[in-house]
Amino acid sequence: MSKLRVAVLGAKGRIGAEAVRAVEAAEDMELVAALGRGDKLETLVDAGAQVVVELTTPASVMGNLDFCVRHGIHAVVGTTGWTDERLAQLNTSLAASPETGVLIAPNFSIGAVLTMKFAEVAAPYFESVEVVELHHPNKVDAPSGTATRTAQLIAAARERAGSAPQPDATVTGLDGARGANVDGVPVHAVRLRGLLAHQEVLLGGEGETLTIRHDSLHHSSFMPGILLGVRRVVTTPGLTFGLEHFLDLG
Ligand SMILES: NC(=O)c1ccc[n+]([C@@H]2O[C@H](COP(=O)([O-])OP(=O)(O)OC[C@H]3O[C@@H](n4cnc5c(N)ncnc54)[C@H](O)[C@@H]3O)[C@@H](O)[C@H]2O)c1
Ligand SMILES: O=C(O)C1=N[C@H](C(=O)O)CCC1
Repeated sequence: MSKLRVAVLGAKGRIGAEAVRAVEAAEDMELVAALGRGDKLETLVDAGAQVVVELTTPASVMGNLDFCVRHGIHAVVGTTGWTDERLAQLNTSLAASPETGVLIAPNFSIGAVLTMKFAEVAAPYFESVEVVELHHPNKVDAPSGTATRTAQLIAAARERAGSAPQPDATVTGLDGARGANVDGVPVHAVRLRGLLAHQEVLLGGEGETLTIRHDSLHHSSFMPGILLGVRRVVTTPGLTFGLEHFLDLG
């Protein structure tokens, strides 16, 4: 069977460099390009890339995906910074290239995907839910894409269940002390040397709390998810948001 022809964008970055090694080590894949900032995107076409793994920056990702979709190259995207407007723009590009697939995963690690699922299930059963994400201090965006998605899933689950608004008597204090408000869920971002990527979902009810915590200790934690995404995206046209859809978690 022929190997999947894969390229990595952001190949010199923290996760991109790990992805280059993972693709090289995968028996069913061939690394055909490893591009960094300033390299020509036409190289992807010349190299015959079937799938691009996009691990750059929120400022670069839209331009890169526009190129890939216009050239019918599937994409597996880990880069953060997704808004409804950006997703709508990407869907418009995909409508003109209906056989192309794009997977955007806020987090490729199985533990983080399960954290999001568990939080979504638990959220309606507790009065209070807050998200704390903790990352290395070189991260450019806050809150993390994972925390934003987690809060959105929690908020949607609570809305579906008809949950009451969360109790919070705060009327005075410093700006930012209660975190960012994502669909009514407070999200707190810690940046600390020594950390990589961590998240806690804190749930509280009468006389009890539940804490769901996940820790990515090395960038290798994201690689099985990226490789799964590469294998699945070639037969999944259109936009898929979240690795859970390729894990059959719903
Ligand atoms: N989804 C996940 O599981 C996951 C996991 C880790 C990181 N991330 C995300 O991936 C992104 C990268 O994270 P990082 O820690 O590796 O950052 P990084 O700064 O170490 O790497 C980004 C790399 O992209 C390069 N780059 C920028 N613009 C480019 C362009 N137009 N073309 C090619 N390369 C370009 C930069 O020069 C840099 O080398 C961030 O958005 C981060 O949040 C996602
Ligand atoms: O290191 C990062 O940057 C990470 N970004 C993603 C996010 O913002 O959720 C995933 C975890 C690591």
